[in-house]
Amino acid sequence: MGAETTATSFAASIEAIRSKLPESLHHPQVGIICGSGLSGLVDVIKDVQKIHYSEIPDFSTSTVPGHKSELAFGFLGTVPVVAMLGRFHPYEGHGLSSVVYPVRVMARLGVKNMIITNAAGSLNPQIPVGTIVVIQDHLALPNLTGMNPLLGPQVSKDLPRFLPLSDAYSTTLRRLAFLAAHRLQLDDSALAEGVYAWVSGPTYETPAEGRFLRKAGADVVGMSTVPEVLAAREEGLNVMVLSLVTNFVVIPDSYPSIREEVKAELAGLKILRAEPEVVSHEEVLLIGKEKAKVMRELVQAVVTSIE
Ligand SMILES: O=P(O)(O)O[C@@H]1C[C@H](O)[C@@H](CO)O1
Ligand code: HPA
Repeated sequence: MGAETTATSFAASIEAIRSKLPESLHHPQVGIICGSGLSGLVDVIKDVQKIHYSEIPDFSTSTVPGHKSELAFGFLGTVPVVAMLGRFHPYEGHGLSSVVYPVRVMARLGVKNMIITNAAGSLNPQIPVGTIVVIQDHLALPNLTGMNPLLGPQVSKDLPRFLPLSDAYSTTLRRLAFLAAHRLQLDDSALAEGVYAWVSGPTYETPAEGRFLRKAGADVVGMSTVPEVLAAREEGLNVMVLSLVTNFVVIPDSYPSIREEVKAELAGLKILRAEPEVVSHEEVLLIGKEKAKVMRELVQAVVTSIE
């Protein structure tokens, strides 16, 4: 899918999808995007029908471990839903219009509310690993510097050219998340609020980059989600984002001075230095697996409480 997404491509994708589904699933109301390791949500979808992305014209396929290339249609309670069991990231080589194409298709299938999940690193010492962060705002350096999925010709003249983002994250849906956590009797610390920083990846942050993002006001950082939020808002959908904190971004107060270390060694002193922590995608997936149940229950509880 190139930059020139057209009405014809949407029609072909929608026809291919609907031709594989019973009529009861033709008009999902809620769209869900599952982040790294979070596709276990599919286990609670009733009457589930899966469609591989390769069966849908103009869909890409995901290449990242922890992401499947399937759409799952079915019901959460009585609400018809569609879930992406894996997403596309620009770092995989997907163009931004491909990354957001499924969001636009979901909107054209009838989706009104979009719940987007991701795995993210914490920049905030008050937000430990395992916390689910209800995102209240974002900081997207790529958007500010020319990597914005809404750049270029509009997919429809009916959509706004200049999209405001001051209300990007639905207060109604965010309230539902906290009410759902209360109903599920989750510990008060299980759910936090914060700002998501979008970076392109695939490299994790250097300590200086982590410090910069923290000072700029971000609480968590990740490599996805914001392009999807922008497209969903442009399409007029209500959006909620849940970030699962899978790791801490290492932001030391100071760096060990190798210069001083060498001097001390030359003076005959023995130096003990802890190796810096490093994050890995395996760790990200592990925490995703550990927290899959609570994420699943929360999403399900929010969806079934949307009026
Ligand atoms: O798709 P999400 O944002 O959940 O995946 C995160 C960001 C990178 O794709 C990957 C890094 O471990 O996990
Ligand atoms: N940085 C960026 N993306 C991530 C991280 C991180 O620390 N953890 C999971 N996704």
